[in-house]
Amino acid sequence: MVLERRRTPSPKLHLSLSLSIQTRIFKIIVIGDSNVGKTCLTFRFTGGSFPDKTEATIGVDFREKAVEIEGETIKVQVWDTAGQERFRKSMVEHYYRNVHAVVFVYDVTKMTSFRNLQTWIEECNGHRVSASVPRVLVGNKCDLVDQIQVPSNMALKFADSHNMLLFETSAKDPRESQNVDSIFMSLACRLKAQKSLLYRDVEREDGRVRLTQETETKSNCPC
Ligand SMILES: Nc1nc2c(ncn2[C@@H]2O[C@H](COP(=O)(O)OP(=O)(O)OP(=O)(O)O)[C@@H](O)[C@H]2O)c(=O)[nH]1
Ligand SMILES: [Mg+2]
Repeated sequence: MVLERRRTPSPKLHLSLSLSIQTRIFKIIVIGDSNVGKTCLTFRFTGGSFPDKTEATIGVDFREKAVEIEGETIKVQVWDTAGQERFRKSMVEHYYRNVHAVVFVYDVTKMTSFRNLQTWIEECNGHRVSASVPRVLVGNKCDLVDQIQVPSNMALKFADSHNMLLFETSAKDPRESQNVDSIFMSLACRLKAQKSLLYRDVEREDGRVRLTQETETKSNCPC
């Protein structure tokens, strides 16, 4: 009787294979007043739906979505931050550390949330976020057409003066879901085209995840 001997990879080979797997992660933080819809926007992008119920975010909620850009799978890691001061103050340093892109959100039906953008931008600048880190402006809750307080031209002027793209959208309206996706996808495309982005080295040997700085080649992303 002949017994077939199956070849299984040695633990050593297995380890070196897993070490070679590197997934590029883009860290995008979402900032703005409480209640403007940051959680709903990030939920819409990563989960494809509008949450039935939300509560004020405490600290930060992480949501991740794998996207494919020009054949490369990239993880977009969205940091849904807390708008309320008492729920964010111990976390602020973590929000801005190694951030790749910033999404500033205001509520189109609430002028104060638009006026407060200046404070959010100052906080961001105060945490040594480089000028090369892309930033976009999002006016949310556009479905509430009868309650709009922030005119588009005012928002556009503000966005232009801060070198940001403006998206006016609604996390709630399913017809706007592509527009919500394009907020994050346009950033991911821009980031892919930049150099010096983070890679994640998955170190299974000791179970730790280490972030290292790498240099990336150019891309021809159409965004
Ligand atoms: N009509 C409408 N309501 C929205 C929209 N997005 C969010 N909301 C509502 O606005 C409220 C606040 O939404 P959240 O996403 O929790 O707000 P947030 O910015 O995360 O608030 P904090 O976590 O406290 O910073 C909730 O009642 C949502 O249902 C939208 O696009 N349209
Ligand atoms: Mg929230």
